[in-house]
Amino acid sequence: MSRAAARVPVRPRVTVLGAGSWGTTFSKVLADGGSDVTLWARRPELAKEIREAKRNSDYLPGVNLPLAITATADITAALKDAQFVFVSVPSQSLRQNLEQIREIIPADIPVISLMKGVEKGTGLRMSEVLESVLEIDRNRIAVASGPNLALEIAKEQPTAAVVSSTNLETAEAVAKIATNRYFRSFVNTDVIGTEFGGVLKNLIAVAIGIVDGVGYGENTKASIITRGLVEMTDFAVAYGGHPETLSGLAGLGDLIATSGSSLSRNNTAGRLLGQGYSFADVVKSMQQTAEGLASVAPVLELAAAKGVDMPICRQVSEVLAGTLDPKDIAPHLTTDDDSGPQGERTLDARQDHGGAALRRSLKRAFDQLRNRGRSS
Ligand SMILES: NC(=O)c1ccc[n+]([C@@H]2O[C@H](COP(=O)([O-])OP(=O)(O)OC[C@H]3O[C@@H](n4cnc5c(N)ncnc54)[C@H](O)[C@@H]3O)[C@@H](O)[C@H]2O)c1
Ligand SMILES: O=P(O)(O)OC[C@H](O)CO
Repeated sequence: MSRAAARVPVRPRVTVLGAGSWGTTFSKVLADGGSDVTLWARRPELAKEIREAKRNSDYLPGVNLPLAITATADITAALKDAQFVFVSVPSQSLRQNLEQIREIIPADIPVISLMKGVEKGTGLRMSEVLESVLEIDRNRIAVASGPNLALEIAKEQPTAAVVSSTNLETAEAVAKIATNRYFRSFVNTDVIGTEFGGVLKNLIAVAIGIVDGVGYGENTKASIITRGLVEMTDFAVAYGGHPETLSGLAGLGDLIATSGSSLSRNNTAGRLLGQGYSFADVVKSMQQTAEGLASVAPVLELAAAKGVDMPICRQVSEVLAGTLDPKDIAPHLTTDDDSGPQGERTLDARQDHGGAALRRSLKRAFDQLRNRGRSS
């Protein structure tokens, strides 16, 4: 996409697929930013409520939606004439949803993932599923992530996000339309770090919920958040993400929001587990998508493939499997293994290791030059 193509139409026509809490809230963000939005809902009665009453009372009670949003349950009609397509369905159903639209999605327009999960079975990130099923150039794909609890944004509380694409112009075009008086989108080109930040913070938020449900206090939670960020960063860096992305909105920012809020479905699911409910009971009681529950297994498989140790995520999976008592989770969470005291590896330490490595290689080069000078 050329620089000129990054310019966006004055009143873009945008389609959002998925009328759950996030798809509906993001439609409001886009409409309040000046777009005309068509929202696709699976259920015709929900599409009718959004279209006629400008409400989505199941997912966003008490929120009035802008007039610039319309809705339909007809996916072909929803995609007709779209200039941008945003996708916000549960991660595990993305492939099946995309298969319906592969032939009808307009060519050459940006496609943006709003989702925070990894596909079970393939371990693919959502942008990778978009790329492989739709068979589109990755420069057309973007992801949006950050500390974005839907209901707070729907109530117009000031919030920031990050839009990432391998193509900066695509990210900029998307960020431009996803910005309004209460929502600000920044950009980056680290899609891997941005997506994994959103996936991994869900797992850490489940852990926080578990210890909350058990009745542990702030020290435990702060320990998990801090060690959790190290796990998130190790994992993302092993897959090619940039450590600084994990210190930003899509990493630390989202981790704080999700771990601290009772609005978070991942945090809520964890709390129920910590209170002694079984995984099956928790899944049954959740009305909305808690992505962390489905992402634990593929994340641990990906971690094992790169030799990344993720003690917090591993223990979340043991609680889900019923093989670890939730009250036993915290002592393990704060130790990486039982081989004795270890240095606290933080992001700064990682950066310092980078600096130390650079200093060592400069010294080596300098020594070689000096020794060569002596031997001649
Ligand atoms: N809710 C938030 O605060 C929030 C914020 C940022 C990102 N996200 C991410 O957005 C994505 C969507 O989350 P959400 O909160 O809108 O979820 P949700 O459960 O509120 O809504 C999911 C929507 O997808 C639709 N859907 C389409 N195909 C489906 C299928 N086969 N099975 C089930 N549902 C199907 C549902 O009908 C529903 O409208 C998730 O990946 C989530 O992590 C959510
Ligand atoms: O409700 P959760 O746990 O899915 O979290 C929602 C968003 O991802 C927060 O940024």
